[in-house]
Amino acid sequence: MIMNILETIIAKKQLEVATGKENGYLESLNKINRSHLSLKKALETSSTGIIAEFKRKSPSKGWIYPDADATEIPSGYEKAGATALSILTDESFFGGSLKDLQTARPLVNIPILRKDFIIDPYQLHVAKTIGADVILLIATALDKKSCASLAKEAKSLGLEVLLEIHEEPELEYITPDIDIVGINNRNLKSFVTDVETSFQLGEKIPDGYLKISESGISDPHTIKELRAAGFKGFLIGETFMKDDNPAQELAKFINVLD
Ligand SMILES: O=P(O)(O)OC[C@@H](O)[C@@H](O)c1c[nH]c2ccccc12
Repeated sequence: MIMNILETIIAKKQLEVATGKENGYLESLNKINRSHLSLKKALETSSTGIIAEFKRKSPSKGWIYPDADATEIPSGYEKAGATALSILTDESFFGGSLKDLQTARPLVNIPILRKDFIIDPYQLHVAKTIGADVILLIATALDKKSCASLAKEAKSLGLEVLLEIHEEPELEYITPDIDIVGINNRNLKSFVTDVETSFQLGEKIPDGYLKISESGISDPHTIKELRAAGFKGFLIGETFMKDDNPAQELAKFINVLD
């Protein structure tokens, strides 16, 4: 059987989770008690709504910024006006690490999304312990039942839940435990990216859910259109990370926005 990239990532993730459990990784982490920051509130009250992503590479683009520094870029993003951060913690396919999120945590005071492929409650406990405020659940990577139970468990740990959808049937994954619905403009199986996805699917999201648009946003003008269509958040990675100075790129982007 030929696997698509998403299936390959999930197969690897299952192994990683099993190894983590076996090695007692979670137990080895220092537990710090902190109150969580709310991405939902931040997006409701923020001026930019930009969730700036820290990402070294991706399956679709290859290496973007191999030696990106987690002590510099996330705090630079905050100073430049990011409403929140998305930090890739997947190593194999995105060149990230749990360490990157742990490093950034004490250096910023805005919500952090742990960007990874969550398939097991174990990962939620890890996310909380390393200092994430929000976790991502990807509808395409989960069945409805496990998505609902992961969302419930995340909420019980005090984490917020961002549900990512890409096509209409996935609207069924929206349950009251979902805090924010993200429309991924990128098809995770084919990598085709089209912002139209947000405009089309955005209309179908039930009232009362905060919605954000993810991937393939490179033009501040797109943000204006997305705002007009009711989007409150914009998840942007490559546009900033492909530059030597991602925070400066974000500052320039925001400048054009206002
Ligand atoms: O770099 P971009 O095109 O601005 O996209 C950011 C983000 O939306 C993308 O990294 C992403 C969206 N959903 C994901 C799921 C897993 C890993 C990564 C992603």
